Amino acid sequence: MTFIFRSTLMRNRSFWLPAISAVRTMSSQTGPTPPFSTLSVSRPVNAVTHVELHRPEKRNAMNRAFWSEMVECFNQIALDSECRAVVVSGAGKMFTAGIDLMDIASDVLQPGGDDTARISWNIRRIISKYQETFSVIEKCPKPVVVAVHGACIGGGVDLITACDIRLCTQDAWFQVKEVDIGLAADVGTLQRLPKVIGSRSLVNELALTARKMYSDEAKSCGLVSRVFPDKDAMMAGALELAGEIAGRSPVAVQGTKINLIYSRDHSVAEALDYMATWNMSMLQTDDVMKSAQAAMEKKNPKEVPFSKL
Ligand SMILES: CCC/C=C/C=C/C(=O)SCCNC(=O)CCNC(=O)[C@H](O)C(C)(C)COP(=O)(O)OP(=O)(O)OC[C@H]1O[C@@H](n2cnc3c(N)ncnc32)[C@H](O)[C@@H]1OP(=O)(O)O
Repeated sequence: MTFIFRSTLMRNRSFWLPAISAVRTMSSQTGPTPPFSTLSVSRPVNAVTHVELHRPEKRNAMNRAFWSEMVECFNQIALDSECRAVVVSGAGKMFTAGIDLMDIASDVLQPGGDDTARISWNIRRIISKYQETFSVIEKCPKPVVVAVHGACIGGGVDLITACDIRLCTQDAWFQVKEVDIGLAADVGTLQRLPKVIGSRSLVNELALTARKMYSDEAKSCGLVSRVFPDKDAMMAGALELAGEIAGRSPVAVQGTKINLIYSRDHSVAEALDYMATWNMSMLQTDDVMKSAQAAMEKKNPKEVPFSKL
């Protein structure tokens, strides 16, 4: 793992810090974490990685660097055996203003190529690359909790729909803004939002009109599972939740994420078949015996020392 974590002091503190004390160490006043220029990456408590979108002066607008840094970051997290859960949030006034409207012209809208076929091929390649920025979150086997405050616009909705658990503050609002900039949203919202929100009609309304959806409606339609009064409370809640996940068997947790996503995209019969194949090896883990013994002894699962995965 090559991240230079800010919170080196935290490493030697006890595994299960109360979330509220850890949240103070999450603030990234000092800027992005090298080699990244748009992300601050830290380890606020053991086994939990915090990824913060960090261009607060530009409202965390997603510039060219961001689109590749997210891929690099989540590919590293996927391989990091010290990390068992992830929290994503935004620095400054809001979660994100979506795609950087200054950069879009120099990348997506200038694909290169000397005839229609080649230009089209290049546009397709660019769109696929942008899609990977959020698909990488879904492909990462570690569960990702996203914490949204203030605005979550355009690409922000693409991002959060690829996460496993969504939390927000009372002042949060969500906007599928793409039609307002002449685009059909093409990096995940149209594909994932209908699987997150039960009402197809509501998804269509949001995507076709670009109207803002506020936190109360986001909660009632199931886009977020919890609403917090302010950002501090939300970050404490996000850390606590991530800590709960990180304390359990990584074999069980990662297998659960992978199979939940598989079952979303397949029939019940196919997903049961996949599950049986998955668990024919994973059930052989020591974690099952360790967890079962802890349950018999009425111990908290977080007290069980699981090997790294
Ligand atoms: C293949 C590609 C697929 C991806 C598609 C994605 C599509 C989308 O994301 S569509 C959504 C695009 N975003 C927007 O339309 C939002 C535009 N911004 C705003 O409406 C406001 O800035 C906002 C409500 C977010 C914040 O308002 P506030 O008053 O708090 O701040 P401002 O003074 O407006 O902005 C502060 C500085 O940030 C810069 N900025 C804000 N948003 C963007 C952006 N999207 N792209 C680039 N820069 C942005 C703004 O210019 C200010 O900069 P400066 O003047 O240098 O201080």
